[in-house]
Amino acid sequence: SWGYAANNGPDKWADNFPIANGPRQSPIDIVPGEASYDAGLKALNLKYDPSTCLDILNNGHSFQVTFVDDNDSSTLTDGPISGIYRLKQFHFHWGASDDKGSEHTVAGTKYPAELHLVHWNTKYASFGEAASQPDGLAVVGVFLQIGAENANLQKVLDAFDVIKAKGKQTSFADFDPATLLPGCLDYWTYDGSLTTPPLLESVTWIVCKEPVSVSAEQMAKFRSLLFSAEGEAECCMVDNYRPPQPLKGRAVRASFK
Ligand SMILES: NS(=O)(=O)c1ccc(NC(=O)NCCO)cc1
Ligand SMILES: [Zn+2]
Repeated sequence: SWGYAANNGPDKWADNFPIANGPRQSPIDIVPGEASYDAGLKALNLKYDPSTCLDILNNGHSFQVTFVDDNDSSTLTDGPISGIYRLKQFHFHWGASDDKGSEHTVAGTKYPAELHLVHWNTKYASFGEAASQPDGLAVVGVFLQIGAENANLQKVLDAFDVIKAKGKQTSFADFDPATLLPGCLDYWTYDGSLTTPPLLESVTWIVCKEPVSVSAEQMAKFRSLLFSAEGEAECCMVDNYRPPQPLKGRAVRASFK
């Protein structure tokens, strides 16, 4: 199945997922000078309840922290969206070295990693139903840049030893994903897609302008995870990012001047 290697990576995804060449694919290169400030954009309203945090999983493409989403305890409202979107999971994308790893880029600049907080529109019955709708999902993207150790992120990295291989999962409780957000929630927004197969064009992207810090040692911890399952030849989980896709006439709006 799909992956990030030469034989099954982003350049091959269109073979099984023709939407890979669609009109609203993600990620994109964000060019700040070409984004238009929209005074009508509201501030992001993120309200997360740590008690909805459920588990942490190595799914063979990334690791994800999954949340209970059968109520409105952890939600995204306002910003560029209307209605209530529930937090489903967060995960990351990163590189084999600090000079690459993010999916979105800013005027060509790649960050070493990118956090995605995945939310679904409660006007639909479930994540799966929402994921097939043009206004079904909202993903908040946060860039990571090399700097001071991130103590909040470390809580997530401390769980890695038990989820090293593909398919491993363990309970993960009382984590507040808001602690991973930057102080300033200025953002760019545009209509896009999932950045992994099935590449569904159902995502309102909300990319924060301000990065958060991660230490070089913490990046090494990300790179200690495996794409491979136990008993398979070990393959380090690195470079699990899709490169920027054609903008195809889309507008990128900025919530800030
Ligand atoms: N990288 S991304 O565009 O944020 C993304 C988010 C969710 C998915 N898929 C997903 O969440 N499937 C349901 C299992 O959690 C795939 C890609
Ligand atoms: Zn992602």
